Amino acid sequence: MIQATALAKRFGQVEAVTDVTFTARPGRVTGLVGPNGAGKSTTLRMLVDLIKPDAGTATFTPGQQQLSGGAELQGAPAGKSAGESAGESAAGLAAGSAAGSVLGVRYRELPSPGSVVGAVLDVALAHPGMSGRGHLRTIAALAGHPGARVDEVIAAVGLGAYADRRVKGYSTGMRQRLALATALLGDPEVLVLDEPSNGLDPAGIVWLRTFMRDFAASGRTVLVSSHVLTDLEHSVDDIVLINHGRTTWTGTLADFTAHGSTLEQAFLTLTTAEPTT
Ligand SMILES: Nc1ncnc2c1ncn2[C@@H]1O[C@H](COP(=O)(O)OP(=O)(O)OP(=O)(O)O)[C@@H](O)[C@H]1O
Repeated sequence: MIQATALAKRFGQVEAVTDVTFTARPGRVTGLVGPNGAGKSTTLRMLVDLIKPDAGTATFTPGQQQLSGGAELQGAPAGKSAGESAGESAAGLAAGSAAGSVLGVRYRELPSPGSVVGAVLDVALAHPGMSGRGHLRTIAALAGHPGARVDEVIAAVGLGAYADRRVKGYSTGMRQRLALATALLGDPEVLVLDEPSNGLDPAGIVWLRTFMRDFAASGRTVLVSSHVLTDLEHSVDDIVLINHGRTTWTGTLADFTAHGSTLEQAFLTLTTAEPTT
């Protein structure tokens, strides 16, 4: 689970994010939508500590196996799924367990962040002279992931035909797939994707949609931003709407589209309406 609470970030005179609060749940694909400059990318970067928030917190609730030292969760609510009953920070573990609650962990406090959260926030930054496979092998070795993961992620993102080509010859869509493969190396429970359909052809977009749905269907969490609303219409369960740096609407896709005859119409209606959250 991802929990963002009252996140805020200012760049000089620009208030990029003023108050963003939402939850992205396991087993669901959550779409982060909003007009250009609304604060989506800044929010996603704050989740994974690429940008330090001025205020607020962002936490992840990892699965039990991801906790340091295999610590047993005591007092987690009964009858919850693995994702729902997941972990706490080392410090929060004892306190949270005593209280019978489940606490999230900030990205930097995760024992093995890459095994909990995979993030694609830009197309792959890889050495142009290296092959996709070479890039993945290097990252896997640096991060301590098993070498066998490289072939698995190449297959998972459909990069097989290009894996041994130099990255400098990759199209944008191939780079997107390489970035996703890199994020998957740690076999994460959570995927954070910023505009992942950029550069993908129609077949690639359908493939990405299926990939996200399958990832969520396995009980994991997907948070995806996009301004291409028609892409999200067939891939997300929940919507988080950000406007002028604030969350102005959160809920299910069905409830969101009830605000208009189409997703686009609902978006236009809600981005000009007064905030409801
Ligand atoms: N490093 C930065 N320095 C200064 N201003 C920034 C920086 N990063 C973002 N901003 C500003 O913060 C605001 C939010 O930007 P952000 O990229 O988060 O929006 P976005 O919703 O992702 O937009 P888009 O849909 O156009 O990608 C914008 O006004 C942007 O110009």
